[in-house]
Parts: sequence; structure tokens; C-alpha cells
Amino acid sequence: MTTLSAATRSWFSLLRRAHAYSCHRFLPLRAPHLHVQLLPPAGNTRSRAFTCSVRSLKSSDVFDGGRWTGGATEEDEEFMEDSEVEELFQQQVPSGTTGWQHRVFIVQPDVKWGHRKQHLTTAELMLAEAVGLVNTLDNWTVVDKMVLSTKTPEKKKIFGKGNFLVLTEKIRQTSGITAVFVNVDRLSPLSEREFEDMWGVKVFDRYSVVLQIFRCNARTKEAKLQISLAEIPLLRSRLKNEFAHMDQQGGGARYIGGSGETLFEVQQRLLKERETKIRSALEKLRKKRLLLRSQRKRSEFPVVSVLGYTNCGKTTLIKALTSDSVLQPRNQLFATLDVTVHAGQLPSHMTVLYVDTIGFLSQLPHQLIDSFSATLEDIKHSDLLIHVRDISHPETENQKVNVLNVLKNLEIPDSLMSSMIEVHNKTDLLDNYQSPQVDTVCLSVSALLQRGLDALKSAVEEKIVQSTGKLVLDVRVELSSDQLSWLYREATVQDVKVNAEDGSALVQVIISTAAYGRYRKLFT
Ligand SMILES: Nc1nc2c(ncn2[C@@H]2O[C@H](COP(=O)(O)OP(=O)(O)OP(=O)(O)O)[C@@H](O)[C@H]2O)c(=O)[nH]1
Ligand SMILES: [Mg+2]
Repeated sequence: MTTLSAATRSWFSLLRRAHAYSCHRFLPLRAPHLHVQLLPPAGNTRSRAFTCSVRSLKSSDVFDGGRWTGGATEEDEEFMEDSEVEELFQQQVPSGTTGWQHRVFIVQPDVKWGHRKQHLTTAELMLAEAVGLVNTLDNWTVVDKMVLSTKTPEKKKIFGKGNFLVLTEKIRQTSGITAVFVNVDRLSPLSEREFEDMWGVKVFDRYSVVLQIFRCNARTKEAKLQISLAEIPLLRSRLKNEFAHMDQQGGGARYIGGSGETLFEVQQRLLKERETKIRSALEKLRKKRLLLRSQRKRSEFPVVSVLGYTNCGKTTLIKALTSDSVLQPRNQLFATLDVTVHAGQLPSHMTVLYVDTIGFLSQLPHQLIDSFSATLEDIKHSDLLIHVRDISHPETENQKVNVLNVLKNLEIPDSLMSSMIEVHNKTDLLDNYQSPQVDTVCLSVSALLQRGLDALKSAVEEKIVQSTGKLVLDVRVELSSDQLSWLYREATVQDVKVNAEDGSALVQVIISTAAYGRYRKLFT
């Protein structure tokens, strides 16, 4: 049994008062995380003794007909203390300066030809994104930037000898630099050390910059643990680097006081233990997610995952669709790191749960995506996907390809992929925006100006009805029987038209095929 929070208690007291005036319909509440339904008692629809069913959409808690269940699960009790998570989350990879301040020089490698050349983007656009990433971090500023051609961005020697000298000269001549950001997925430990030795400042790659951003935005235990896990490969590289350096000076391979382990081996073992601890905590969270998912399924609320490239407007769109004031869209890359669920209503009053997800980024190293796989796993189990695109962005096509590639790697079921709705957002920023052809599953909106939302809600409803196999039916019920209360319990009642003369009602209902089968068995 869970203790109710003060806020939830006050909602219940409000509800109790609402009973006095209750109607047998969904109450339109201003607490979007609570799903409230007043169920008429069996047999007598005029009675005021309604049963109250409240489901908290934010957590695993389910309050049903006076009983509050769920909430404190075994996983909660066994799960790590906050202080333990904080300890694991403490910065392990040094950021190079105190107070996290950096004056950054950005180098963008440019592959001009060959199979490694990127065709959907340009070095300038990639550089612009790198500037965006740096500016996302408080106290980090871009001092200067440079595009430099290369044939082998993934090799240890990224730049040819001549270009490397030009770059080194430029970095040395620019005053006040505290870090260099080389915009490649991952630098090899060797290159990182070579660059740092040569330039005398901290060197970052895309992986380490994105991790810094994640660090700043992490709020929940899960996000913090996932980031700590994603940091392990960086710690391993650093360890290798340090010991390669010590070896050169003849000190790395010494055994420690009869333990039979060298210092390097001890450090490696500690890192392994750290990784195992984080993985097992994340596994517990994964199980908890499974539990949450099965509870969501049992509550029969369809789940709609909203995904897309970072900063495309996912959070803004969900806020517009649900009016959930908890949501805080920000003009920042990776503002959302934690999956949150928000209830919204479709035109027929059907409640759906919108899942806000972490944004995608091109060339994000696999290890980083893997660390967030538990979070992304939710996407697979949705009833519908909405792919939001910032259609005003110069790289919108490239972003779409990236998102679709990540989805491919996540092995999303074909049926979910084929029913996915593509939403073109930020259309207000384009003067000559042409809506896509009607035969494609594309809809245009401006989440910020709340344009195009009705059409989107209707499309969501249509797809949900298809994907969940639900039926929208008009059913005639006898008010003196249990039929209406049964429908309230087992399905979504959208509308009730009472015929006072013959004591019947025409009920519009959204109902699963299985539930309708049970209804017919019971009542016809
Ligand atoms: N002009 C305009 N701006 C928008 C629109 N939708 C979102 N934005 C802005 O785009 C920025 C990012 O919005 P978010 O909703 O936080 O984007 P997100 O996709 O959730 O971003 P991450 O969580 O960081 O991946 C914010 O400054 C929003 O105000 C739109 O329709 N028009
Ligand atoms: Mg967001």
C-alpha cells in the first residue's frame, strides 16, 4: 500500500465533493496525471453512490474503487539509495578546468570525396551543429572554429601531416583556448593523448561533449545511472592512456604489495566492478519498467511514443496535445533525458498516454545509445509512434534518415513502423511551406502556435483504433440492467443518450474485440 501524497489527497477530497454533483462521465480534471472515472453502480444509474476509479498516469500507482495498489514494489525497496546513485554519478572523467568553464576551439573534419563522404549534409552544417552542442553547455563558449579536410576521420591519424601542422599553428595562435572539440564520433585514446600533448589543452570528441550535456540535464536515478554507464568506455580509454604513459617511464607494470596484481589490473578490476554495479541497478529498473508497462497495458490506455531528432519540438508538441504544465520545452539539445508519460484526450474522449522520449543525434556512438536502451525500449511497446520533424531545419532530411536508422537498430516491429505518423513541426518558421501530399502519413503542425493539432488528434485516434483492434460502436443498453456500468468498467464510454420513455440509452463506446465478445456473452 502506498501513502498518498498531499497533492493527491487534496485531489481525492475534491473528488469526494465532486461526487455530490457527479455525472456518470469522465471528469475533465486539471490534474493531467490523474485519470478519473466515476463508475455508476450496478443496476441503479440514478443512485449517487458512484464508485470512483482514479489511475495515476505518472507512476505505477493505481487507485481503483477505493483501493490504492501498486507503487511500492519490491524493486523500489531493493533499489539503490539516492546517495549511492549520486556517488556513482560523481564526475569521473575530468572536464579539464574547474567550474566546468571552457573556451572551445572546434575542428570539423571534412571528407571531400570517397565512400566516407556524407551526402545529406555538409561540413558547414555539421560544424553548425557542433557549435549548437557547445552552446548548450552553460559556461562553455566557442572561441574559434575551423573546417579541415581529411580522408580518414575514423583512423588514429585523422589529419594528414601538413593539415595537422596548420591546425596546431592555428590553435597555438588563438589566445585563451582551454579545450579543443574535434567533431568525430570517438577519438582513439592514442589520438586524444597525442592532441592533448601537442596542444596543451583538454580535447573532446562528440561522445564526451554529448556526455557533458547529458550530465547537466540528468534528473532521475535512471538517467544518472545510464550516463555513468556511458562514461565507462571513456574511463577505460583514459586508464589505457595513463598507463601507456607510465609504461614509457617504466612504472606501470609493477605489482602492488604481494597482491599479484599490477596497479593497472587493480584499476581495471575496480572499473569492471563499477560497471557491474551500474548494470545490475539498471537491470532492476528495466524490470520495473516492464511492470509499469504491463500495468499501463492492463489499464488499457493506448500508448503513443513521440520521438525525433533532438530539439525538433517533441516536448512542445506533447504539451500542446495534453496541456500538461509540468512539461518544460527548452531551446536546448537533449533537454529531455527521462522518459515521461502524459495523458491526453482524443476527439472521442479516449485517453491516450503520450511518451516523451530522449532526442536522437546523428553519429551518436552506439555505446551511448546502448546505455539508454532501457529508455528507448519503451518505444517498441507502444501502440503508435509519432515521428516529429523540425521541418524548418536546414538538415531536416538528414535528421530524418538518422532517426529512421536508429529505429532500425532498435528493431521496432514492422507494424509499428508502417503505422508511424510523421509530423512536420515548426511550419510557422517557413514562409512557403507546402503541405505534404495527402496520400502520405504526414501532418503539418506548429506545436508552438498550436496549429494543426485537431487533425493530428484525429489521425492518432484513427491509427490507435486500427492498431489496438478496438471497435467504435453504438450499443443500446437497458438502464435497469448492469450493461452500462459494465461498459464503464471494461471500455471507454464516449457518449450516452438516454431515452427516458423506454428506460434505455444509446451508448457510444470504444471497446476491444475481446471485451465486446465478453459483453455479448453476458448480455445478449
Ligand atoms: N517556432 C517554433 N518553435 C518551436 C515549435 N515547436 C517547438 N519549438 C521550439 O523548439 C525548441 C525545442 O523544443 P522542445 O519541445 O524542447 O524540443 P524537444 O524535441 O523536446 O528537444 P529535446 O528534448 O532536447 O530533444 C523550443 O525553444 C521550442 O519553443 C514550433 O512549432 N515553432
Ligand atoms: Mg524534449
